[in-house]
Order: sequence, then C-alpha cells, then structure tokens
Amino acid sequence: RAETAPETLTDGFHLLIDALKLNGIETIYNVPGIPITDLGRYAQAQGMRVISFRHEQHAGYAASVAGFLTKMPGVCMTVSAPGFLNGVTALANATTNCWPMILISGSSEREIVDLAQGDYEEMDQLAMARPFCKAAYRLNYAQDIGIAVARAIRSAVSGRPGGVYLDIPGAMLGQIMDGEEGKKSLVKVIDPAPRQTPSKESVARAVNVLKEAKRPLIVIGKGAAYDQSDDVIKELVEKSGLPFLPMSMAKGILPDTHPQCAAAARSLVLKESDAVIMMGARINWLLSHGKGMQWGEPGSKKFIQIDIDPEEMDSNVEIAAPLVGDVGSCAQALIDALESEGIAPPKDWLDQVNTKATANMEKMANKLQNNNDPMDYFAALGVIKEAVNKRPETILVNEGANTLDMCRSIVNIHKPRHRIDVGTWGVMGIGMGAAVAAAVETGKQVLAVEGDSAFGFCGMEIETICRYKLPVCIVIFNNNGIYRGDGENWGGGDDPATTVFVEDSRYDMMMEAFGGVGVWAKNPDELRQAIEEALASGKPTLINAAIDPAAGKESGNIGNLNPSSVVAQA
Ligand SMILES: Cc1ncc(Cn2c(C)c(CCOP(=O)(O)OP(=O)(O)O)sc2=O)c(N)n1
Ligand SMILES: [Mg+2]
Repeated sequence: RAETAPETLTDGFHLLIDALKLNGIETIYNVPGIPITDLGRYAQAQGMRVISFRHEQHAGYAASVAGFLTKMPGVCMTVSAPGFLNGVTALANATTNCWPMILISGSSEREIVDLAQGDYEEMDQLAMARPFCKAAYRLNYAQDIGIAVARAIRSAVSGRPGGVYLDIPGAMLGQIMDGEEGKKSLVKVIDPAPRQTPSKESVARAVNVLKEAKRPLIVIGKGAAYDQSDDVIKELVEKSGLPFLPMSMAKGILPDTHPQCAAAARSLVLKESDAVIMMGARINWLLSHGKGMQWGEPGSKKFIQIDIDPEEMDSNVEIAAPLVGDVGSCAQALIDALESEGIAPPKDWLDQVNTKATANMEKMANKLQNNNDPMDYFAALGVIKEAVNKRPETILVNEGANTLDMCRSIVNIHKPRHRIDVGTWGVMGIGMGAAVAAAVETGKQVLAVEGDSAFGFCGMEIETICRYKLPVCIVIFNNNGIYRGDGENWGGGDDPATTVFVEDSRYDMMMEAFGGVGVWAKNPDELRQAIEEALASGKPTLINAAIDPAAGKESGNIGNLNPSSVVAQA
C-alpha cells in the first residue's frame, strides 16, 4: 500500500473528524494531551471549533449543556485515565439529566491493558465508563470509525437521551487507509431521535382522567424544554386552560409572567390538584417522589405521565394514564383529543391559583426592594430579576444553595432554555462549563449567578472565559461561606472547623488577573450598575457581590435531606 500516493490516503485522526462533521458536530470541548493533542489540532485545521478548558470536568459539563441546548450530542474529548476519569463525572451527570453527550477519550492499546503491563495512563476505560453512561463503545480499527460515530450519536439522542462513551486507542488514530475507502466508510445518521407517538388508547385514558378532574395541573420538566416543542406545549396549556408549574429548567417555555403560571402558588397546586399531567418531568426527589404532605392526602390525585421511557411509569407513584412518547407528539395528541371532547377550562380553579400566586408575588416583591447593608439575597436577586426582565434574551446560569433556591423562585425566565442550573443531581460546579457552552452554542449574553462555594468548584475556568473573550457576566453571591459557616464560630475565627471561607475574598481580582473586568459590589446600586455595564459591553466580567453572612440558611431549601444524629443532640 506504500505505493499509494499520499493525497489519496486518510487515517484515524481525519476519519474521526470527518465523521463528526458529516453528522453536523462542529464543536469539541476538551483538554489537550497525549494521545489526542494532534486530533484537536487537525480538528481545528478542518474548521471545527475546539474549546480547550483547564479541567475535563468542566469541558464535560459544557458538552452536556450543549446537548441540552441543541438536541445534538455535545462532544467532550480527553486524554486517558485521569483525564477520562475527570470527564466521567460530567458523563454521569449528563446521563442523569438525560442530556446527549459523547465523551471521547484517548486510551491504551487493549493488549497492554488486558495484561496490565503498566502503560502511560493505563486504564480499562471502557469497563470503567459502562456503569455511568447509556452506551459505551471502543474503536480498534479506523475503518470502523464511521459506524462507531453513528452508533454513538444515535445512542446519545434516541429514546431517553444520555451520555455515551467512545474509547479511542492512540494507535487506531494513526492507522491509514485509502482515502476513497475511508470516505465510503463514513455514515450520516438518519433520523437519530425518531418521534414516538402515544397510542390512541393511552390518549383516551388520559382525557378520561381530565374529564373527571376539577383541579388539574400541568408540571413541565426539563425534558419538555429539551424537546424544543415549545409552541405545541404553549398551545396545550392555553387551550386546556390548566395552571402549569415549570420545573427550574423548564421555566421560560411559557414566560414565568404568564397568567396560567402557578410557580408562585406551588404549595397550593401540589396539595389541592386532583389530576396532574407530568410533562417531561420525573416524579423524583425534586417533587418529593410524589408523596408526603405537600401532595395532599394520599390517593387524592391521579397522575397522567408523559415520558419517552415506558419504564419511568410507576417509578414512584401509580400512574393512572401513562403516555409514552416524545413530549411534542404527546402534547399534540392531547390537544386534538381535548378539542374533540370539548372539555371546558377549569376557570374557578385557575382563578383560585391566580389569586394565590398574585398575593405571594406581591409579598415577595416587597422584600426585593431593600437597601440593607450588608446586602441580603433578596436585594441582590431583586437586581438580577430586573436585569433579566430588561434583557430576556440573557441566558441565566445558576448554582449554589441559597443562591440557587432563591434565584429559581425570584428571577423570572421569559424564553425556553434560558435557565441552566444544577439539574437532577443538584451538582455544584456546573456553572462555568454551562456558561461557556451557552455562550458558544447560542452566541447570547450569559449571566452566571453563583454561590461562592459553588464557584469554587469551577473558578479556574474564568481563564477559559477570558481566553475566548466570551460574553459571560459572573455574579458571585459572596456570603463568605459554603452555607453560612457553623454558627457559633461565625466570623471566621481561627477555628479550622468552620466552613467559613477567607472573609471578603476578592474573587473580582482573579478576573482582572486574566484581563476580564472585576467589580466588588457592596450594595444593590453598585451591583445594578456593574451588571448593566457588563450586559451592555458583553465583556467577560466577574462581580463579587458582598452578601450578609447571616442571610439565608444552610443547604438552602433542602436542609431537610440531611440525616440527623440522635446521639449528638442528647
Ligand atoms: C459536587 C458537589 N459537592 C458538594 C455538594 C453539596 N453542596 C454544596 C457544597 C453547596 C454549596 C453551597 O454554598 P454556596 O456558597 O454555593 O451557596 P450559598 O452560600 O448561597 O448557600 S450546595 C450543595 O448541595 C454538591 N451539591 N455537589
Ligand atoms: Mg455561600
């Protein structure tokens, strides 16, 4: 084969890039290193966007958020063993969130791994990845790249989306083959995530439940946001006249200011509703598994569940009307069926919900207009709320405990997929990877509202944000603590047991070190001014917002999940 003229030759490096590009994947989120450094260079040379991070976990979070935003698998590329393991956290988080992502990691040759002969960064990565993802494949031959990439894409986005691992031994990249043969070996995936329509019987069953309901509710989950069937969802909500409760990353499919939004009356609608449509929302810990006092008397409501995965049904509570299919197809089927049944909207119930929601919003509004010194969460979030209301195109990224829980209920979202947060796991450290992906994939301005502890998990990526000059404004709610410190030692003291950070840490100076704009905001007016300038300029900015350490509560709204010790209290 040596006599073949070089220009007709290809190799594993170039076939992998060709396969990704053939399937519309234009961006790789990575950390370069052996054996994938040249792969990244060749990808750039062939016009792909290669975004290099400081740690693979955040490259992986970025890839998974790209998957959530685009319905195409985000690609994270890492070196072997430690780099692969750093990416696995993001791969597992993507799978838990049902976001499509492909982790491509360089690896050692099988024959060395299987004899445990101690290769550079040797690890049986394929075996290690399997428990944390939807599917895992290993490439041994360059001619298989086309089919392997096709399989990885289809596994990532079909059915319930999730993380997929693709293991690429270094030697495979260097394998050569005839250029024409190589081209023929590539596969363009056809219809990787086919629409799945619900059966007529299942739709009729769901309509029967709604016919008897006096106080129905729609809970909209991030699965519905992912589905991008925004108009159909809006039509179902508005034609049915039902109140809707958006889960945090479903906010904005219909604006939080919509007259049927029940977010501000969450306790009322969960307790009093007698039929609940779960739309791309799983009944898991985020909804107390559908049990307990917040759901009213046991058996007091019937559940209709829309999910792409039939096995999700009855996972926590009995589902009276399972609707298996993609959100868009199920919503359309319900619209058609409700129209033919002529079910009247539950006007009295909606008025009751609206009255409660309006009263709660007024109560909250009064708390947001304060100039307390030191600043508290309410005042700081009042500024964030105004800023997003003024620029609804801004994509909000959010993590922390109080910073997360209070922001979720106070800051309105007006557009679909414009709020990205900690997802199903409640993982800290998602923020900077999410901010990079949101800016890179959409080109929009990003506002990342971070607890100071949460920021600590991903803070080094501000250098990545500055290096690519991304339109990201980071606001750190700096209450000097992972929560609030441990009470009696509040103030930092010299007791190492405290969970208090260095008081008044100057995170803003970190940003200036990388050429970004750094601001220390000590009151709502300074915070407002700094955010306004950042969103107007689009410059990478970090605003260090001083928050009263005594504000908020440990673990935000989920402190009840902590086990308690009887002995300690004795
Ligand atoms: C990877 C990881 N580690 C630890 C936690 C536990 N955790 C941690 C460490 C939080 C930080 C809260 O502190 P913060 O400064 O980010 O927010 P507030 O001070 O505003 O509450 S919130 C939370 O659930 C987590 N969720 N994820
Ligand atoms: Mg904090």
